[in-house]
Amino acid sequence: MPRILIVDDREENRYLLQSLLEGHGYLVDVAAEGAEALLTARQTPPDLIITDILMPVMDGFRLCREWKTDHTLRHIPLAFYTATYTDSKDEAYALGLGADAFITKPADPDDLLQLITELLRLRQPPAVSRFKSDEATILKEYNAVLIQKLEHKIAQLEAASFRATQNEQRLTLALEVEEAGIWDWDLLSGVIIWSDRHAALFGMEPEDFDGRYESFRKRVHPNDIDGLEAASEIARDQHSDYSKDFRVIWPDGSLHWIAGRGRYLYDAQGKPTRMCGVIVEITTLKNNEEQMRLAAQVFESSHEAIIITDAQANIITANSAFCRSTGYTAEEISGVNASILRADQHDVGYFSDLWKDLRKNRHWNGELNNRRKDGSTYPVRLSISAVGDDSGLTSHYVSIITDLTQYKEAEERIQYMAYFDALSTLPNRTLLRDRAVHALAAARRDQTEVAMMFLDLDHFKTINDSLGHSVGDQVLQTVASRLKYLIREVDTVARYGGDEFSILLTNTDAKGAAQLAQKIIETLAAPIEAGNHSLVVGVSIGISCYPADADDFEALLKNSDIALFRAKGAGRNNFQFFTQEMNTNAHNRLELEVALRSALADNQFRLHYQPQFDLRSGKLLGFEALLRWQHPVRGLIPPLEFIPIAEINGLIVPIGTWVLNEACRQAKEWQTRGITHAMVAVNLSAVQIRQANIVSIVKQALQASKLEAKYLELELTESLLLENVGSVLLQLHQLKEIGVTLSIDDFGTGYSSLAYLKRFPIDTLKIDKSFVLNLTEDADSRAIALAIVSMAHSLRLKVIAEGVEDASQAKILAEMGCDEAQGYWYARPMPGDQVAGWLQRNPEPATLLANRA
Ligand SMILES: Nc1nc2c(ncn2[C@@H]2O[C@@H]3COP(=O)(O)O[C@H]4[C@@H](O)[C@H](n5cnc6c(=O)[nH]c(N)nc65)O[C@@H]4COP(=O)(O)O[C@H]3[C@H]2O)c(=O)[nH]1
Repeated sequence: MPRILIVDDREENRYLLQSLLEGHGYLVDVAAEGAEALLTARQTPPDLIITDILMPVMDGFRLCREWKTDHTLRHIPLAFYTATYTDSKDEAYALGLGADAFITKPADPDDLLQLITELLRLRQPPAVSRFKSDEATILKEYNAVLIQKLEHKIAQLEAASFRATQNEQRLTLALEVEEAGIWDWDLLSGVIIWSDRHAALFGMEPEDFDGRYESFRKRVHPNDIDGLEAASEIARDQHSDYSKDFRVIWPDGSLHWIAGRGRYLYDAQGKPTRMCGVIVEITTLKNNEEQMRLAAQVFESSHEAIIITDAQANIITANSAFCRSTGYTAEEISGVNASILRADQHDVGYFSDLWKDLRKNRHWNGELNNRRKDGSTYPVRLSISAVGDDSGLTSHYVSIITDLTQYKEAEERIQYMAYFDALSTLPNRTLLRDRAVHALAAARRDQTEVAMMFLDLDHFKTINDSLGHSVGDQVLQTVASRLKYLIREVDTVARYGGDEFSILLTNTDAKGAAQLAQKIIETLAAPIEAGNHSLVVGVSIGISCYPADADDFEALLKNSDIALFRAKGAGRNNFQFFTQEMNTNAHNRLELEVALRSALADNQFRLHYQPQFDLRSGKLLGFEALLRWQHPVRGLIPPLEFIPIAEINGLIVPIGTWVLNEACRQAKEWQTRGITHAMVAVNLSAVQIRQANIVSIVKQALQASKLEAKYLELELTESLLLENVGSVLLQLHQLKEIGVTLSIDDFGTGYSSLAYLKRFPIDTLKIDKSFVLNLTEDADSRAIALAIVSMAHSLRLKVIAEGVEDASQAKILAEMGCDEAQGYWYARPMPGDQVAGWLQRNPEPATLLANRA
């Protein structure tokens, strides 16, 4: 097989040609330059030599010359195969040196092979060397050609070097513009080199980086290192570039986002030997991305409807809240002009003002009506903001649309609640006041009259407490609708609170008011069906009139309230007109109430004591403590004038406690002065039993005075027993356990039945003085007194009569079997410090009794 010697200084050229020839069955030797080729050929002569021109040590021309002058080689064909700056002179020169062929790269492989076949046929040495004999000429030409070729080569290298420099400058510029940092990692030595910028992007001075991967790794955020290394591994295995964003922790602790790009470089065996890449800081970009993401999230998840339009108000995008409140889908509304939302309830001027404002202030805020997709309209608060582009021109508008439907409804509801009572749907006191003020102004102008009624349902509290609030509410609703039915359009019936109603009657005189009041009483008398109950409610009505009784609303209402108080006092289920006398009374009451508040602290209360006697023996049994108020201006005020007031405002509790303590103290003092065995009786108000812990108050009074409980008697009103049986019963038993005596005061005025009384731990019944008063003349009183005495005795209770004013009353009571008595006939109530003197003057009360009888 022919042997061919290939001479080329570039390995890849040798390799390519060698592969081609060997592939076609040739034996191939290679040499990197002429001298080596000569050596190889002299050892193993080839059948053909193919050589490049420019090579180090010995170039192709010199080789050709040597070859063609060597008698052992010159018969072997020599071909030049070159691409280097060939021109016609090269070829001529080569052929002049004796070369057999001059082939220009790149040659078509088939043509090349064909030529090689032909050259091999030339193997017979020619008889005469074609070599030019003129050595000097040859050398001159050789030099000229070589110099030309070198100049060519130098020019080419300079151009390449210039391009490389340009490329490097461009790259540097690009990196600087990008503010990129460069790194280069020699995987064999493990050393990493950073550019100064790279160190800066890691918040470090260049000299602070020791070139170790671990030092780099330490700076990467722990959550990002795995991702970065995984991306790098994939790039290494796939021979691809990688890019990864990661966070770097600066020495000051701050976090910086970095975008990293890297590439592996491999050796001939495909082993990665080097890595290099660039990094740029992208913190701002990431923050912007985050803000964009947040803004998008806010936009989408906002409860407020938001649309973004272009400068011409064409909708670009709308969020879900907008779609929900208008019924449009985001696709439907995109590109549509925002004017589609107008409800046409505002004139053109409104919108031109809006745009004028918006252009001037870049913002507009206001309320208007919008139209939904289905045509319905709804109130909104619209807030439009103009968004400017870089040149300052408005590029977009952002509108936030708050649906005010619920606010408006709530507002109306609040408005309604401010003027109407929710339960009865009647006007409330605020609206009543408004209307009354108007009605009075009109009456003043027209010289007409106005009447004001104040109504209170009788015993409504009992219905509420015993049958429950829902029944109570139904009763109030029925009463409200009956009242509404009775009045004229021009009048106002209002629920004033609880079971109180007011009626404002315009252009109505006292007669008209009385007629209506009577009608109200009759109408409300019809049973009211509530729950499973059929209830009859009475009503008390107070009436006052303009201009006769009052001039303004407040006075009119106050006077009707005073009249109502009188109506209630007059047995309920009736109506009363306001009178000046009522006003005076009410006034006095008010004054008393104010004075009462400071009376206790000012030590204005006194106790007077009325003796009580055994009717049979005439023996003194004890004293009833009776409260007096020593008013600094009005003098002594009797209890019936102020106790009801104290009961209403709750002052009876501290006052009653004072009475208990004072009475016990006084009784103990008498005992120490020798008035032994005398009891003291103290009146207890129902309010004291209801509101106060009466048991411990009594205990404390006894403890403080050291009075034995058996010397204390507590007088309770009969009506108390009818109240709240359970809790009263419990307290009475507890009082009994202490050892005090219990009596029922004013017996006969209430409705206690015998059976009822049996349930209470009572010791004594006190016959009310109203029966005693008429005992002599009135047979009925006598019968009642007798009944009480026998009933009490049958229950093993003692009986005491109060208000005994003369001997005949005492005699009748004694004959009836009444046990004890007290009254003016025996003694008037007296201050505690006078008791001793009174006893001295009357050493033998029994005698006294006998004497007077
Ligand atoms: N016409 C007439 N009256 C006589 C006669 N003997 C006594 N009285 C008066 O009759 C009242 C008897 O007291 P009461 O029925 O418990 O009626 C008492 C009692 O219910 C109440 N009260 C008096 N002191 C207190 C008290 O400390 N606490 C409470 N809660 N109520 C008291 O005030 C009511 C009136 O007390 P007073 O004005 O002191 O009136 C006393 C007494 O002065 C008489 O022969 N003829």
